[in-house]
Order: sequence, then structure tokens, then C-alpha cells
Amino acid sequence: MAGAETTMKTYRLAMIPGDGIGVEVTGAAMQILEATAARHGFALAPQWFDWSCAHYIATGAMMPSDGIETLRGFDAIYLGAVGWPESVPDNVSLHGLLLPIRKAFDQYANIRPHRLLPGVEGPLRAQGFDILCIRENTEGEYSGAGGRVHQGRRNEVAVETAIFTRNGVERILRFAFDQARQRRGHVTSVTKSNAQKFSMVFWDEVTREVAADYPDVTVAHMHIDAMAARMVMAPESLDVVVASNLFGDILTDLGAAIQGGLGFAASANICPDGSGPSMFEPVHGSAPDIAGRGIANPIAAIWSAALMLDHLGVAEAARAILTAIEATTAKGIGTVPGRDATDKITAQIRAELETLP
Ligand SMILES: NC(=O)c1ccc[n+]([C@@H]2O[C@H](COP(=O)([O-])OP(=O)(O)OC[C@H]3O[C@@H](n4cnc5c(N)ncnc54)[C@H](O)[C@@H]3O)[C@@H](O)[C@H]2O)c1
Ligand SMILES: O=C(O)[C@H](O)[C@@H](O)C(=O)O
Ligand SMILES: [K+]
Ligand SMILES: [Mn+2]
Repeated sequence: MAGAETTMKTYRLAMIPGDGIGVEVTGAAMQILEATAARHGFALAPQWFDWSCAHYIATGAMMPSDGIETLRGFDAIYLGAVGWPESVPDNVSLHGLLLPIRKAFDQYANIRPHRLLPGVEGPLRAQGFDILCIRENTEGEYSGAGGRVHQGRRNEVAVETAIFTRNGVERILRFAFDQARQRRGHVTSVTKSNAQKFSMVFWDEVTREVAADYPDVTVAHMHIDAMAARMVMAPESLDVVVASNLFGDILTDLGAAIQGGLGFAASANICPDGSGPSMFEPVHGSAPDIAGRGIANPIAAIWSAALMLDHLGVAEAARAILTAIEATTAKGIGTVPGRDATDKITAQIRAELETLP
């Protein structure tokens, strides 16, 4: 149709595959993104960045000094995974790329859905759950406030301070309550306010304040240890779960486990006010133990790409990807960790996409 190219919406994507299986699953996600764009009438303008541990070895930094400014102009950032502990300490790779991006663009809401795909049976055989974990993503235990003195001596001291601000705590709780309104109307706030009597008691107080503005949403307070058991024993009793940076990080690997493994857990690092780009990535890391073997499950990465399309406003395309993923696992493809090749799972998802109206 004449003029179609000029009116077609184009999304500028910053693609950061990173390390290990991050590279493998980002390639899979890009294939599905391109196939979806072609079918749904929008275009993608990806720009690739080799920021990674290899980049660190070559240049002394995980990304260039103007890396954040470079990313600012994109509609969204897609990231595979970073980390290669054999050559770069994990704290260096994490604090050199992922955490600065989350903080610089105020991506304070880390959204991580946990539900079982058809045909998948997790090791715990948990069933019937649909959890949306909302992890605080910019402060708390990952603030990077601390230091070490007298390093290597007998009187060495290490201090790491978790920082909780009223603004930071209130906004993540409001975000969680807003999400609950669009779901089953229940929020579980996870703390450890029996032991941590300052920050976590503060979090509980702010939760009660925010809850007063949401009379239609029910709220439960749980300690992180009890929550760990609850996610195994009765995950179906949970709706929206909101937690601090560290607690949310841990609970979402647990969530991934009840889903069948790390290969199924997707995530979105959202900047809710749109002042910067949001970032989309699987929950998992670079998995050095399976990297290079072509057996990484790409479903978490492809699901994360769907979250990105949904955020960009092409919800129908996002839904199509989810439908194609579900049709794939329903056929028993990609359901058992390590059994099917990344390429086979990706090809099946692509084929399922083609069958959709
Ligand atoms: N957001 C991130 O980029 C991120 C997240 C977690 C860990 N890391 C980094 O990744 C590296 C490895 O960390 P880790 O081993 O603790 O966690 P990991 O998530 O990389 O791996 C944990 C286990 O899950 C398996 N696994 C992960 N993703 C899988 C997939 N898609 N398909 C099949 N199996 C999968 C791995 O083989 C491994 O046995 C470290 O450098 C760490 O710092 C990065
Ligand atoms: O804390 C980390 O290592 C990262 O946040 C990573 O684990 C993640 O879950 O993204
Ligand atoms: K990741
Ligand atoms: Mn994690």
C-alpha cells in the first residue's frame, strides 16, 4: 500500500546481549521480535552494544563512560545477562552495567510474573498460581553505600548500608497496589520487620499508609522467611507480591523454580514516569555452566521481549508472542530444562506465531 512505510511506527531498541547465554537468548528474542513486527505492522530499529565482561577485559569498563547518555535516546533497552566470574568479579560486572542502568533511568519497578506455562511441571509440582512480583529496583540493599577499611588485616571492617527512602518505598508500594487493582486485588508486602527494626518497620508503616488509599485492595504483611515457604507450599494463595531489592531478587529465583526453572522467568525494569527508557531482560544470569552449548531455554527472554512490546504499546503483538509460547510448551517443547535446543524452541515459537490470525 502506498505510503505504508512512511506511517509505520518504528521502535528504537538498544540491544545488550551481555555474556554467556545472554547472547544466545537475546538472539532468539530478536528473531521472535522481528517476526512479530513483520506480522503486526510495526518496525524495529535495533542497535547492538557489545557491553559485557569481554568489553571490560578489552577496555577496563563494562560500558563506555557515555554509555548511559547513549541509551537515553532509545524507546527501550533489551538485555540478555551480564557476568563472567572466571574473568571479571561479579560485583564489578553487576555494578558496572546493570545496576547503573536501573538507577540512572529510575527503573524503580522490577516486574516479574510467575505462572506455569501449559505442559510444564516444576520440580515441586506447584500448580494454579499466578504471582506478580514487584521488586524495588533502585535502592535498598543494592544502594552500594558502604566500604571496607583495613583490608586484609585482622582488624578489617566491612559495612554495607541498606538505604530506604520514603519516596522510594512509597512509590514502589503504590505501583504494587495499582497492579493489584488490575488483577485479583491482593497485595502481600514482604519484609523482615521482626529483626530489622528500622528499615523494615518503616516499610511496614508506609505500607499501611499507602493501603489506606486503596480500600478496595486487601493487604497482608509477611516476613521473608515465611514467604519463602509459602511460595513453595501455597503459591496459589498469592497475587501481587512486593518486596525490597534483595528480597525481591531472591524470591523471584524461587518463583522461577516453581515455574519450572530459570529459563521461564521474565522481567521488566520499568521507569513508570517515562523520564527514561525501561529495560527488559530474563530473570536469569549468564549461566556459565551451560553457555555455548545451545541448550539455554529462550522462553524467559522471549517472554521478556513480549513485556517490552506491551510496554511500547503494541499489546496485541505481545499477546501473540505469549500465545505462541504457550502453544509451544503445550506440545511439550521447551518444557524440560536442557532437553531441547535453544534453536528448536525458538523455531517452534516462530512457527506457532505464523499460525495465529
Ligand atoms: N540480570 C542479570 O544479568 C544477572 C542475573 C543473575 C545472575 N547474573 C550473573 O550471571 C552469572 C551466573 O550467575 P548464577 O549462576 O548465579 O545464575 P544464573 O541464573 O546464570 O544460573 C543459575 C542456574 O540456572 C540455570 N539457567 C539459567 N538460565 C537458564 C536458561 N535460560 N535455560 C536453562 N537453564 C538456565 C543455569 O544453568 C544455572 O544452573 C554471574 O556472573 C551473575 O552475577 C546476572
Ligand atoms: O542482583 C543481581 O544480581 C541482579 O539483580 C540479578 O540477580 C537479577 O535478578 O537481575
Ligand atoms: K538477565
Ligand atoms: Mn536475580
